[in-house]
Amino acid sequence: MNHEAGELPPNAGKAATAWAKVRSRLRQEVGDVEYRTWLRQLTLSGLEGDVAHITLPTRFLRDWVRDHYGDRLRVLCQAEMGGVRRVELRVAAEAPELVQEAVAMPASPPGLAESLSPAPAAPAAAAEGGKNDWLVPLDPRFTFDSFVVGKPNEFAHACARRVSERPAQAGFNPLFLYGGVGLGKTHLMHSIAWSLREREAELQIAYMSAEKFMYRFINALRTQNIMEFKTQLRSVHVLMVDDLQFLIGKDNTQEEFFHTFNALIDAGKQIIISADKAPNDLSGIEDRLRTRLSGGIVADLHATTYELRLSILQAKAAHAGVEVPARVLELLARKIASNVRDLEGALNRIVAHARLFGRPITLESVPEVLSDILRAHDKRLSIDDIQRKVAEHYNIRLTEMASARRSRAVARPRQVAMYLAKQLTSRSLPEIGKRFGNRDHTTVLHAVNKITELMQEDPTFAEDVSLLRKMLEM
Ligand SMILES: Nc1ncnc2c1ncn2[C@@H]1O[C@H](COP(=O)(O)OP(=O)(O)OP(=O)(O)O)[C@@H](O)[C@H]1O
Repeated sequence: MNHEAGELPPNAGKAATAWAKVRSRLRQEVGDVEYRTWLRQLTLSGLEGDVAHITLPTRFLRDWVRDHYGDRLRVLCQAEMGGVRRVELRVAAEAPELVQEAVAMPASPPGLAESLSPAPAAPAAAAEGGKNDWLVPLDPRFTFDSFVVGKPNEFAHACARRVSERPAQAGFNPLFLYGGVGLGKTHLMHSIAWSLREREAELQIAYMSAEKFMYRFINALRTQNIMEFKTQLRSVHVLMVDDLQFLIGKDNTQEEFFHTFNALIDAGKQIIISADKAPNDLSGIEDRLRTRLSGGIVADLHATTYELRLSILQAKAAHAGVEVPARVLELLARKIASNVRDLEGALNRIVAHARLFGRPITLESVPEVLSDILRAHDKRLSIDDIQRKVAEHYNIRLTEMASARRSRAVARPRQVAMYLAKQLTSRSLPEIGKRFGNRDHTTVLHAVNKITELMQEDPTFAEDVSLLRKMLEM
């Protein structure tokens, strides 16, 4: 026989019976919940030689079934449908030439397989896990598209991408993301969820904070609905629990979480966890749970660098459609180094302020608008900072600050730096002189007087120096 895959001949009763047996054995092996979730939409669509063609409604489901049930499916088809040696999984809408992903079968004696008919049509709806209306809704802003990748987060990002493309793969389950406050853990988790959902709308994804997990658990105990709680949770395909450190010291909740965790991993579901520390550093979490948490992949979100902060600001400003001068973004990236949430907050405030008062965003307006934020991030100004900023401003080398060269192009900026060092630090004249190539304190004094005088005479110069001072003070 030689049918087009997907077309079945009319006399297909025998094969239909064999296929029904395959399905029934699969159901027995994996259990009802898992079967309903992943396997009931399998349809035998045709036979070609020794190949059974099995159709699934989406590419996502096809990949999942291939990765998690491919071997079992092959063995069962071989056992129940003599003559079938390979199974090919295809997506319903794909053309036959797109059939890929053959699941290789060991040779078996040739025999039957003249004709097959489709199994009874599977219901269109996928999982019947129940409506998980108690789950936290996903934040539409947190997608892979809006996540800016840089050195500090590239590994975590790559792991998250990988899990979103091939969930529940060995080595990547669980995915444990950790890092300090506001560095993008939640953003990455939501991105995975959006991405999975985009490819498989029916997927049951549970995202919740560890606190919510505990709250639900305690509530279920109180109202004697613990079985429902367990069933509901274990029916999901992907479980994401944010801020796991919340379970520290909560022994009963940890116990329940441990069992849920094991049940889901054993059933081939993906688990994604976030916490503020690596599993091994989570003291107050039971050893056996900690071991399981480290059993997949552990990825760290490091503190941001200046470059990453600047890229994030540029992306956010562009997304908001506002014109923010580069110098303002640079200033924020330099000053607000703690975390991305604060950085975003500062940018939002500047933008809101400008819109509210219909004024353009300028370097001068920033200190006023952000005075409280900047004060909180303030650090003591050093002579190094001043030299670097002044050298950058006048476009000279930093080494010129300590060099013996006297040409105006370098001597004037050096004097400005000395002047600012005197104004903005508590260093004495000799101390300042020492940091400018071991110059005498009278040289520093001369510089201070000279700059003061020039500022009185030349308003443009005065403005320039004031601006530098403002930037340093921010
Ligand atoms: N790389 C990034 N690109 C774009 N936005 C980011 C990035 N990292 C963090 N953010 C943004 O910073 C804010 C804080 O991130 P998020 O809530 O994911 O942090 P978190 O690590 O989960 O913090 P917490 O420990 O407080 O739960 C969010 O608005 C998020 O969109």
